[in-house]
This record gives sequence, structure tokens and C-alpha cells, in this order.
Amino acid sequence: MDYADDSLVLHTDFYELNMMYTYWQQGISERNAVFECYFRDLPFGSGFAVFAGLEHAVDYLQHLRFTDSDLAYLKESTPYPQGFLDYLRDLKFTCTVRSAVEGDLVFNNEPMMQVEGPLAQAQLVETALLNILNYQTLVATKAARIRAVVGDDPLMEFGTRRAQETSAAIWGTRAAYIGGFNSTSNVRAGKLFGIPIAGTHAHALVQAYRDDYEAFKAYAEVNHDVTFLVDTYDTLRSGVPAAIKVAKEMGDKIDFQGVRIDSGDMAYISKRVRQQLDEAGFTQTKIVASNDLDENTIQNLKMQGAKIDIWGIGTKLITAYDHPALGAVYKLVSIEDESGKMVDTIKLSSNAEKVSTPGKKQVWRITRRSNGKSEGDFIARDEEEVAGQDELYMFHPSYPYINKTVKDFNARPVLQTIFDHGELVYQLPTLDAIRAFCLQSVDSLWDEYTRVLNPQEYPVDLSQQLWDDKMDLIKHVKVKVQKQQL
Ligand SMILES: Nc1ncnc2c1ncn2[C@@H]1O[C@H](COP(=O)(O)OP(=O)(O)OP(=O)(O)O)[C@@H](O)[C@H]1O
Ligand SMILES: O=P(O)(O)OC[C@H]1O[C@H](OP(=O)(O)OP(=O)(O)O)[C@H](O)[C@@H]1O
Ligand SMILES: O=C(O)c1cccnc1
Repeated sequence: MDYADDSLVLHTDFYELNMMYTYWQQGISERNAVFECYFRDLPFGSGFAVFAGLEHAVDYLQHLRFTDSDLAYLKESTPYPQGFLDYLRDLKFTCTVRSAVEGDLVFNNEPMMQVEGPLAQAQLVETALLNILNYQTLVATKAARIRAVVGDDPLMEFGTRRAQETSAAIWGTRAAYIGGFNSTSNVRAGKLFGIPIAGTHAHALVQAYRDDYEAFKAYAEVNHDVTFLVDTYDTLRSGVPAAIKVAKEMGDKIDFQGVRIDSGDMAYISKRVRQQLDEAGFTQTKIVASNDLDENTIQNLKMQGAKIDIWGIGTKLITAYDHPALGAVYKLVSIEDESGKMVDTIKLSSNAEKVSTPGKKQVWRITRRSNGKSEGDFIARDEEEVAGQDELYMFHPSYPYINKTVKDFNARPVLQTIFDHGELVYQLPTLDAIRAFCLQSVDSLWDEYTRVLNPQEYPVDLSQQLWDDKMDLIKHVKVKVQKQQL
């Protein structure tokens, strides 16, 4: 049977539905629960990550309804009784969601999104939220790392052909723009998000004319702004001379904006190309480079004095090639008990890094009042008063002897309310505002955290109370397990 693909509500792991069913049958589906989403390690060896994906997540949550086709499918494919299907039919999203906003910085082991509400609903949305946030945050982070090494050079996003399918290309392009790219080659992303579209031409154009000069001439006769791809046959002997010849012939009829090189030793070739262009009087014509570039090759090329003005980047950005998964998780941190009281929950593991931090939290971004620069993040219980304190004792949660007392600081809450009991209360900013916020956020970090190779570890600390509560709960659970063993 064919079912209409008319909702994302079944874009979830089957086990979420089975847990929902259990909660519903056992009468706890409406208990208040708090889940938090965080990742354990920063990707790419980075000193920071850029949060992205909220707009898509909001759209998903706003449309969270089981449609007739969803219910028909579940009826046919699962043993769920009609009563549960009726419950799903009537389900409306009523959770409160707090989240980092897009373009803000996020770090390892701190909540970047928090979902509070009826247990069954908050459980259901785990998979899709992780799917969205994991990917977009990863690509925005990669983009911001590339931005960090290019300075003000224009960055063109070229990834669609190499992306993991169509929606990854679209959302990846948006994330890349947030992280600091200037344009995309994906015309649909331009249409949907207003991202500037830009591009050159492919080798096919030159191959179609079987000659650099003929191809560039044909292109220039019908296009005003031209960037010629000069490496199809021989960059220095044929491509660049042909581009120069056409540009001279066409004169003011075109704007000879650039040449693109896509192979060979980019440092050597770009220097020679620059020389040829300058000698012909085209000192303003830019050199665009593409070919499996990322922040590491770009940094290296800059070190070699490559004369590249504009960077075209595809595969390694859109696929997050060297760290293809962020690994963000979604953990239950607090739940209402039989008496209606909220109690902390923890997940223990023999792997210390996988032990979750219990309790509903807020993340405070601590900056020095005098210069706005980062001091670290301070995670506290939601009810703790942080902003009004005169001084803050910050210590490393695993190595408490690494500590400092901060004075004259500003504390900004990172998690903002997006949905209040199911109602969207957050006004989504424009994409350009998000991008500007990201650039400003990265700028607020010390260079020690933004350098791409072996950055300093940004402090992500727990409040004393949160740390004490975590230790108490670990002890409590261990004693309970021991008792059960006897
Ligand atoms: N001077 C350089 N220093 C460091 N890396 C470079 C330099 N020049 C090019 N690269 C990078 O080295 C890699 C070269 O890849 P590869 O050998 O596949 O390219 P190619 O053979 O020139 O072109 P094609 O992709 O058409 O095969 C690319 O990732 C490119 O960006
Ligand atoms: O290298 P990326 O960062 O992924 O950038 C996108 C690539 O897409 C195009 O190549 P094309 O698909 O024509 O194949 P090519 O690699 O053989 O040039 C373009 O010439 C770039 O090389
Ligand atoms: O416009 C370009 O030059 C372009 C677009 C997509 C992929 N590679 C290059």
C-alpha cells in the first residue's frame, strides 16, 4: 500500500513509539519530563562549535501531528491497539522547548536544546531533533573553521553534488552560510533562503567547444560577469592566455571578474597566474580556487603564499568529511514522580565521559565586562541565580584543582525559550542576522580557542550545586544497585 508522505512525525526510531506506547499503557505518558541534547566531543579537533538547525527543528515541531496516512500505516504495520492510535491522532505538541539560538557558539557537554513536557511527546521528538541538529551544527562548525582561516576572503559553497542527498545539500548550504560562507552554487537554496547564488562554469563548457578560447568567447558573448575555468587543458599555456585574449577583445562589454583553477599545485600555479594577469593589466581580476579544499589545505596554501582571492568549497564542507558525525545525544535529566515532584535522573556508564549530568539546567556564557571576551561557560541548575552574583567560582568538572574566581563579568543565558507549552514564542531571526551573530560570536572568543590546530580547551564548568547533586546521585544509584545485587 502507498501512503502519502505528508508529515515528519514518523521520522523517528521505532523504539520511540514503543516507549511512548509503554508510557501510555502504564499511565505515565503525561508525566512531566525534561530531556537535554548535547554532544560529548567537539568535532574536527575544533575549539568551538556553531549551533544550527533551530529553524528546521521549529518547523518540524510546529507540524508535529499524526496524519491519517501515518495512522493507517501504524495500524497496518504494528500491533498497537486502536486506543493508542486514537491517542496519537489527538496528540498536540505541548512541550516547552529552550534552545541555543542559531549562530551561537556551543561546546561539549552542555545542553544546546532542552525539551520539557509530557514524557511521551518529549520522547517522540528525540530522533528528528538529533537528526536535524547533529548535521546542521556540524556543517556550520566546519564552515566557521574555514572562515577562521580565510580572513575576509569570499567563500563560495559548491557542495550540492557531493552532499548526502538533496535535503542535506539544502540544509548544509544554509548551515554553511550561517558559519560564514558568502554564497552558494545551489539555486534552490538561493530561492528558499535568500542566500546569494554565485558560480563560474565547468570543464564541460570548454570540452563542448574543444578549445579554451572558443569556449570563453562564446561564454563572454552572452554573459556580462565572467569567471573562466582555466585548467581544462593547460592552465598557464592555454587557459589563462585564452582568458586574457577574450577579455581584451571584449573590453568593456564584459566584467572579467576572475579565473578559476581546479587542479595542480595551487600555490605555484596561482602565483604564475597572478603574474600573467597582472602583466596583461588585469590586476583586479580575482583568482578562484577549488579542488577538495578545507581549512587545513587553505591554511597551508596561505602559508605558501598562494595568490588565491576566492575559495570554492564543496565535498569536505558539506559532508563534514573528516568528522562525519557530531554525536549529539538526547538524555532524560529530570522526571515527575508519583507524587508530582520533579526528580533528577542520571545515566551511568563505565565510560566516565558518558555519565550524564542530572537536573534541568541553564548554560551561562560568562564574558569579561571590560572587553566582552569569553571566560567560559557555566552550567547551573535552572533555579540558580547566576547573573546577579558579584563573583563566580569556576572549576573544571573533572579536574577541580583547575579553577578560577571571575569578577566583573556578564552572564548571558544560552538557552532561550522557543516554545512555551507548545506555543511558538520565539521570533525566528533572518538568516543574515543569524550569520552576523555567528561571526560576532566567534570574534568574542580568544584566538586560542578559534585556531584550527590544537586549540585551547574552552572551560565548560558545572556550578558547585550541580556538581554536588551529580556526585550524590551517582552514589545513590550505586548504593541502590549494590543492594539489588545482594
Ligand atoms: N600547494 C599545495 N599545497 C597543499 N595542498 C595542495 C597544493 N596544491 C593543491 N593542493 C591540494 O592537494 C590535493 C590535490 O589533489 P589531486 O591530486 O586529486 O588534484 P589534481 O590531480 O591536481 O586534480 P584532480 O582533482 O582533477 O585530480 C587537493 O586537495 C588540492 O586542494
Ligand atoms: O572539490 P570540491 O571542494 O568538492 O568542490 C566542488 C568541485 O566540484 C566541481 O568538480 P567536478 O564535479 O566537475 O569534478 P572534479 O573534481 O573532477 O573537478 C568543481 O570543479 C570542484 O572541484
Ligand atoms: O560554479 C562553480 O564554479 C561550481 C559549482 C559547483 C561545483 N563546482 C564549481
